[in-house]
Amino acid sequence: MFVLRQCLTLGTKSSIRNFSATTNLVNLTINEDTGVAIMELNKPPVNSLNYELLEAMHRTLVKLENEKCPGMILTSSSRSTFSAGLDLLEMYKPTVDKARRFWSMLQNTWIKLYSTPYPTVAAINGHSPAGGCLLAMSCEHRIMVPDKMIGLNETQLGIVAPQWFQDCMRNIIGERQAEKALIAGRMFTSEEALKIGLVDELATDKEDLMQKAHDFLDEQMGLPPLARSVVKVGFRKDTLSKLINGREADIKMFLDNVFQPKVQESLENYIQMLKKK
Ligand SMILES: CCCCCCCC/C=C\C/C=C/C(=O)SCCNC(=O)CCNC(=O)[C@H](O)C(C)(C)COP(=O)(O)OP(=O)(O)OC[C@H]1O[C@@H](n2cnc3c(N)ncnc32)[C@H](O)[C@@H]1OP(=O)(O)O
Repeated sequence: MFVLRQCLTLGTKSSIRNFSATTNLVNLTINEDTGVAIMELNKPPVNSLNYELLEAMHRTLVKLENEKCPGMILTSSSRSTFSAGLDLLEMYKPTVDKARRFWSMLQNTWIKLYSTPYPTVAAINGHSPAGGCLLAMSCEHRIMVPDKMIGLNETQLGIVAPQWFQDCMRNIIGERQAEKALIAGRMFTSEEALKIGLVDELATDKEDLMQKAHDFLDEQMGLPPLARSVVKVGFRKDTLSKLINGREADIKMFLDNVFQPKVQESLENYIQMLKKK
């Protein structure tokens, strides 16, 4: 049984709900019996990842870790979209300070999500391009509803998926498939994503999606947690260390590229195209 309570301060595990009380961008629900957390992204219409949403996610992840969360499901409150990826408006004509702050928060959030000691599962209930795909790939297991799209489509936008986005994909689908997908900026249907291993399971609908996510966590939570987490972090440490030891260089790469006139032009055209749809 889910017990939901309003939380205005950083309280105890049983008092968490709408943990991001000031913004409400992340709905957090904790099952009082099992401790399983459902982190639902709630930035309509498409959960584009701006600074505020990333910061709310980061705070939630810190809290879950501090409270020894046994398992977490990442999903979305949108009916069409898991996450539309990075908020294009954060990258279009920003100030240097704003761009730096944004990228640094993206790094913080990814490092936390990718390295959780507890099991994580992405319940992908909608489209998941670019940064949305990164979030899904950062969980340990991915389950997706049919007839949606997922992938790192950056190339098609005239931008480049950063190295750690690329590494995440390579770690899941292997060198050859990742190279092909990244060069083309390919978006996969749910069914294609299952075929190449980008997602692990398909679900028939939202109810089935959540059931399958809970089944995955039940299985994982039956394993000795310390041994489980040591193996997980062992597998992920090279990818993590590359970014952790190169954070400043990665920010510099972002700043150097995002202000390029060609990149700004691509972003402008893409934003216009989305608005006209
Ligand atoms: C070594 C060189 C390295 C170079 C590095 C350079 C920098 C690279 C940096 C970062 C990598 C980038 C990562 C990203 O994540 S970029 C974002 C990519 N995202 C997308 O391509 C998705 C775009 N959106 C869509 O395709 C669709 O919106 C959808 C499929 C997700 C949902 O479709 P639908 O339900 O039909 O919704 P709408 O299209 O109608 O959109 C609603 C509304 O939302 C706005 N919107 C959509 N996506 C975004 C977004 N990512 N950011 C901001 N706003 C978004 C859309 O414009 C609509 O707005 P409205 O008209 O005002 O309502």
